[in-house]
Amino acid sequence: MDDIIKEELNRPTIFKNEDALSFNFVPKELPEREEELRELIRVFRNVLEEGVGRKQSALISGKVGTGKTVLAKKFGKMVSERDKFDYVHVNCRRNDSETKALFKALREYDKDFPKRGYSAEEMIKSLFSMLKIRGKYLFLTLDEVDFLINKNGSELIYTLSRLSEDEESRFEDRISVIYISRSPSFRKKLDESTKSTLRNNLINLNDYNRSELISILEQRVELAFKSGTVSDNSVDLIADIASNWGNARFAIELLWKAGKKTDSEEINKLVPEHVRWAKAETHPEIRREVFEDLDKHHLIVLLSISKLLLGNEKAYVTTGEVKNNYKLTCETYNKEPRGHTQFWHYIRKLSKSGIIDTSVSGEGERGTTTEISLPDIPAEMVNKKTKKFLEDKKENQN
Ligand SMILES: Nc1ncnc2c1ncn2[C@@H]1O[C@H](COP(=O)(O)OP(=O)(O)OP(=O)(O)O)[C@@H](O)[C@H]1O
Repeated sequence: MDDIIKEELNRPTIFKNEDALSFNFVPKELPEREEELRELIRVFRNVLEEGVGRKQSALISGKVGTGKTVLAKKFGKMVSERDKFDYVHVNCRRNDSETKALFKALREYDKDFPKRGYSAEEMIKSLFSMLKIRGKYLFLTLDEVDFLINKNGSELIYTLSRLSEDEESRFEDRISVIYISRSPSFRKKLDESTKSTLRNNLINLNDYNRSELISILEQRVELAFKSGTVSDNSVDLIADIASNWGNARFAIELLWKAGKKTDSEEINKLVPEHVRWAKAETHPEIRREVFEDLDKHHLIVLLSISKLLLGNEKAYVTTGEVKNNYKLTCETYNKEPRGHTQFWHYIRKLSKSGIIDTSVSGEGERGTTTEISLPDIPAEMVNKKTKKFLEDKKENQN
């Protein structure tokens, strides 16, 4: 066994720090987003200067991979270096209710804060008193905030945006909020007065063009790879491909996969052929972390959907068909199929994560049916990707 470990560790690699290509890595500098970072600082100038003062909130919007998350996290790192300020980043896809989102923030201060038994209002009060005791002011980011709104409506946002309206508590106001949404119409979902508090604080991130993607890629090449192992024309090719979507996530994923392919061939230069291979393996709309959050049963349901769509010329499949196939696929993976209610939870979660689309068809002979389709990603790619994640989960369990 030791020999296998030694052999693997001795394999040549072109990476010097693969972590610099992971999706939650925050680089020291953000090429091409300095102006937006400054804009964000200007929005919160009062808070940063005085600690107390008129509370502000901001909304960062932009398409997939335009740097919304990394911009907020970079701002968070910078403000946390100042004594009085803390930063908490909550992903609302993972924490899709008011209480889950607040719990994530509270746990930063109190590791033992109980998971259940508190209302959202009580949780906000507790958060305030924890901040007050510590003399801290908090920047709270609600990332992918649409998930929260779709589930709970805008109640939490309403409450947070009203915090400073009560004169008495004005100087106790300790939470500033950054919302992140991909949807340009997010503001429309809010009530008039919340909308107006955000009016001047909108930061919209444009899609990246080719030369911006080259700057971002060059930085990652420098951070993640040994010197001279990535050819310039490979970087150009990745930027060409990813600029069709303006998506830096896709560009970085291509760079990472091309690097892995180079390593697997045991050669020491990443060249355009590796990029072409990576492109055939990757889809710009697939987000690795969304798949990582799915458990085995979600993956089996997704695999069933992709199988049915692959063997079928129709654009959609029905939930009945998926359920039958799910039961069969469970056998392949040695899993006991779950009951009807649980099956519906899986469908709902997949739909909420945006991987599948569901719509209710008109009255059929036996009433309405729910139809499922894959909006953005080819069935074949979902099929491959899902199988790979199921395999990985199996290996991790062994
Ligand atoms: N200006 C930049 N400089 C360096 N890295 C960047 C920049 N913009 C984006 N990235 C990197 O690209 C990837 C995607 O960025 P990020 O997650 O911030 O996008 P996003 O707009 O939040 O996407 P999504 O809507 O899919 O969540 C991350 O790895 C991020 O670090």
